[in-house]
Amino acid sequence: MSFYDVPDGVEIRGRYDHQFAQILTRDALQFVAGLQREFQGQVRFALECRREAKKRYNSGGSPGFDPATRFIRESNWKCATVPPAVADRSVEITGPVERKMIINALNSGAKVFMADFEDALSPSWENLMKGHVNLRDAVNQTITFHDQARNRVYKLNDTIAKLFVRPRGWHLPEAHIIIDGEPAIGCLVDFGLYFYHNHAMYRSAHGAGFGPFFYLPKMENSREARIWNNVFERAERTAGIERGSIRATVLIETLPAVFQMDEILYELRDHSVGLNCGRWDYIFSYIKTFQAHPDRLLPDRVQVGMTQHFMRCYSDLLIRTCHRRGVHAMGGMAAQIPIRDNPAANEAALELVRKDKLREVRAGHDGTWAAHPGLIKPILEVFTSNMAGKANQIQTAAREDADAITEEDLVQMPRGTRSLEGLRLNTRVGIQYLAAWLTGTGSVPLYNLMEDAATAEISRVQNWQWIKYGAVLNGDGVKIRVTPELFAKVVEEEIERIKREVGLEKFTRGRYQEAGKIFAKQCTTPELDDFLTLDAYNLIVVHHPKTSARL
Ligand SMILES: CC(=O)SCCNC(=O)CCNC(=O)[C@H](O)C(C)(C)COP(=O)(O)OP(=O)(O)OC[C@H]1O[C@@H](n2cnc3c(N)ncnc32)[C@H](O)[C@@H]1OP(=O)(O)O
Ligand SMILES: O=CC(=O)O
Ligand SMILES: [Mg+2]
Repeated sequence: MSFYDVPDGVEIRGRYDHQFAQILTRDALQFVAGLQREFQGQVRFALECRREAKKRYNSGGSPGFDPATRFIRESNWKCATVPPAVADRSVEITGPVERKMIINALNSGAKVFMADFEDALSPSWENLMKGHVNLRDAVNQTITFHDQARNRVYKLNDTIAKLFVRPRGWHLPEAHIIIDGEPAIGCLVDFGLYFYHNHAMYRSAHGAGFGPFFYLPKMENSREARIWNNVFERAERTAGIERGSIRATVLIETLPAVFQMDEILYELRDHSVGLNCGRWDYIFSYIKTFQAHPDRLLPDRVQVGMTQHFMRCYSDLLIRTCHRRGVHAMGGMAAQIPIRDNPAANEAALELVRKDKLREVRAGHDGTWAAHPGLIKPILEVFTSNMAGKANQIQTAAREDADAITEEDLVQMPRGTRSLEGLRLNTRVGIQYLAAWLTGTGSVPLYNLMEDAATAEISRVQNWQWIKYGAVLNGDGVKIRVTPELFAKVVEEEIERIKREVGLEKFTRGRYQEAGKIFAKQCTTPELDDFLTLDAYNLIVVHHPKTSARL
């Protein structure tokens, strides 16, 4: 039996694999342990501050601009100049760190590929470690994949997208790596292992002296961005590379963070390449932030789109903030994906995507996200034909008008109706997503839409909110009040429907029943869980105690 060669204080409880051992080297683990030792106090404090903020919102408060940081919002400062390698980010494809998808994404014609350890990945040991092997091979441009069933070999084209990596959020532990007796901080493992193995090759072969590049998810306050900035500076010092080499785009995808955009950019001003509208987590966060406000029961999930006042203001203010500070204002993800077997439905889906992207580019966004290679060409067309031949709109779309956006605009309730079909769809999608996540898949096509952890979270918290406050469903013509009994019946019926749709064999093989139980529990628990994936994480942890001994 083989063992990982670990430094003092580090224990690996995940399966041994000789390929994983090339990632989990003593030096790389020492680097990760160093990050954890230096920053765990700051991370704990930041998470404690989140809990304090939650108490304020749960006692009737609402997030708003911080008077103490007015000077940051009002003074004139700029972020560091955008590295030339990533000036054009008109279309970015995203996807999990899965081998074939990485090759397809890098070859897709998109300007950037965001390789995801977060919303699109189920963070099992196997997925995470294979993901690091895949990323190392991608950066080294040696990555290949043999699809046995189709006898097709995948390899990189001569021109590929620029790689950004999205580590997990601050809240997620990595239970297979123990540092000084504590589970490692998930995002420091993702960042640390990727940075350690790839910074030199990335800067020389891809970033023209800059990089690696990152996306940073789910932050709620600029103090969390400050920790990332400190992490980057430590990494740069350790690697002996210039300060400001590492660059990151922060997702504004929590309601509190929309009031902190200047402050977040300020903390990361030497390491920033902009902000991104993470619209799905943002909707999830709106519901979560106002979980104790029964006057804020949202309409059906499908009605909470980017044209709702609070969403439009969020995106406009993000553009204004980024351009004032000299960095990219990235748009978000349209959920539609190509529909292979129905040309009319496919065209209708594409049209929705085009419309969404046209709205983004006209508003002043510098680029946007695509979930699927089949969407790159149409999205690229929309962006390039509306950006006057420029790589971005940083200098040309100031959006000073957005200075008039108020706190009230940013929290305004979305308009619409609630329906029994909305409750059913949330339930059907939530259960199927969770069943996929438990079996190792973090992004799935469901009813011709992309579903990932962020969209599943909306389903969960919306159901919770409706059940908790007995929401009246008024969208079907008749008024029905949501009760735990009605929801229990919906769960039962939707599980039967899923069984019919996926077929008995797949249903029996999958973890649908278990997912149904977890999802139902999460929707009816008296206190809302902060994250679905945090609660469910223990179910995908697989410890290998026999391989955890040190050399
Ligand atoms: C809220 C947020 O955080 S958004 C960001 C996180 N979410 C994501 O990144 C989702 C990314 N997208 C996906 O995972 C997938 O597109 C899905 C799950 C939505 C749909 O997947 P599928 O149904 O398997 O797609 P489909 O069968 O049409 O795939 C066709 C081909 O495109 C490839 N493909 C599909 N999506 C992607 C992608 N995002 N990146 C690279 N390749 C992709 C498939 O691998 C397949 O390749 P092949 O023909 O060589 O076998
Ligand atoms: O990460 C993106 C989102 O929409 O959530
Ligand atoms: Mg997200």
